[in-house]
Amino acid sequence: MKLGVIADDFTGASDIALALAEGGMATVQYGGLPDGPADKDVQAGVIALKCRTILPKTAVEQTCAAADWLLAQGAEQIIYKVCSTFDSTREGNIGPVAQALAEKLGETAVLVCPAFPENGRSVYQGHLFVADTLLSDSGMRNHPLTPMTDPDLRRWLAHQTSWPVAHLPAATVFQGAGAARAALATHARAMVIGDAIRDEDLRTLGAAAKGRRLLVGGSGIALGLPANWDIAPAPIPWDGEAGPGVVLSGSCSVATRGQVETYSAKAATWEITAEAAMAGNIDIDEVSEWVLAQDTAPLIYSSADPKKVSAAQKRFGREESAEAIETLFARLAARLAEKGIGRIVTAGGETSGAVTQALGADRLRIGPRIAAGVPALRVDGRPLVLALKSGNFGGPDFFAEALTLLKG
Ligand SMILES: Nc1ncnc2c1ncn2[C@@H]1O[C@H](COP(=O)(O)OP(=O)(O)O)[C@@H](O)[C@H]1O
Ligand SMILES: O=C(O)[C@@H](O)C(=O)COP(=O)(O)O
Repeated sequence: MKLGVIADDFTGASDIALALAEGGMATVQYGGLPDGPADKDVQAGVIALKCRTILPKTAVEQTCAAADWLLAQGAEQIIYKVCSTFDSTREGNIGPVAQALAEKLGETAVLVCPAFPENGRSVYQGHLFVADTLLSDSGMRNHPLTPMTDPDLRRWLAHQTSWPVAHLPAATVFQGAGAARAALATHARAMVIGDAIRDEDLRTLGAAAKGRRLLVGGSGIALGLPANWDIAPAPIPWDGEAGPGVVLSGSCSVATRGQVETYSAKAATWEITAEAAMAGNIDIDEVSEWVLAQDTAPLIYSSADPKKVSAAQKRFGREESAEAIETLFARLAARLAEKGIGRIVTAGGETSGAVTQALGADRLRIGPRIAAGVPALRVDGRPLVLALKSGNFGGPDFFAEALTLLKG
């Protein structure tokens, strides 16, 4: 293994795994810490954790254990993959984890860059933009778990780490990899927010990071890395799965709610409310039978607008309502897989984590892209294929597109 990635959620893991696979690296996504060694042919190992919103201390323990495993497989460089919208709270978990990993790996300048231009995320003057708005003016200000209210990454990260936070400005990045490398080398101990507004800038940062032990970023940070090992882009082979499909959507993002609306015109739907999930009176057998009775892959969703989400959170608690809904999706997915569902599309990072864990999908082979940042995935050795869609990714018709591509 050359490159080791620790992703703070499962959709994020498949997002960066796609970038690396498209870059030509033999890439495998692991669901949690693997219990044995990696296959010899794996060049990039991506460990998906579900540690974005857990206690910082637990996130540090889990990521350090993941780093130990990746290093033991020979990884020369570690990436901590975070969300391209920098999803975190004032307490973490990006800062605490990045600091712990830097101290473990002996890194002095940790390049931090969540930019993902293809999906509209750019970093300029240390500020994160979503398309043409500042992060704090985007739908991310209403995120159920990590509302993002400050677009200045330097200020936000400084709340989360005792390390100094520095800035690698666009003016330097535009001068090329040599200038960016030299700028990084001036720091004896810093988290360095890198500006990047185009893929080209991310390739420059990737080249500048050659030989560094730790990087923190979105999937864009991976664009320039395969070339550091002289690996060139290659097509990704894919055999799909013809079995029945289902869409499980727990994301409340603007993009996902649009996708739910579009797909509702094409297939049967079942809404899970926070009230029903908390009351615990949803019968998994009944919902599974209903899914299997449909001719077109149906959609089960809890995706709701910010008003509904905030009312549920006030009534039941933020973590409690999230946990109840995630658990329901997880139990449902496990039951459906038992009953022969072959294609599962999930929307939402936390939701995808809960579902993938319940499916026991601990090794995923990376297929071709369905949309920017979302690959088709095959559960290794099983007749089951998945798409784990980040809340904000994909066009309006993503669900239908994903189900079609997963078929092969
Ligand atoms: N109707 C709802 N009310 C309250 N919380 C919800 C509702 N629907 C989903 N959630 C929770 O919101 C969180 C959404 O996060 P996630 O699945 O990561 O989506 P995203 O990718 O958009 O961040 C999950 O924990 C989910 O269980
Ligand atoms: O970087 C990204 O935006 C994604 O890979 C990602 O991590 C998204 O997380 P969710 O929105 O929670 O799915």
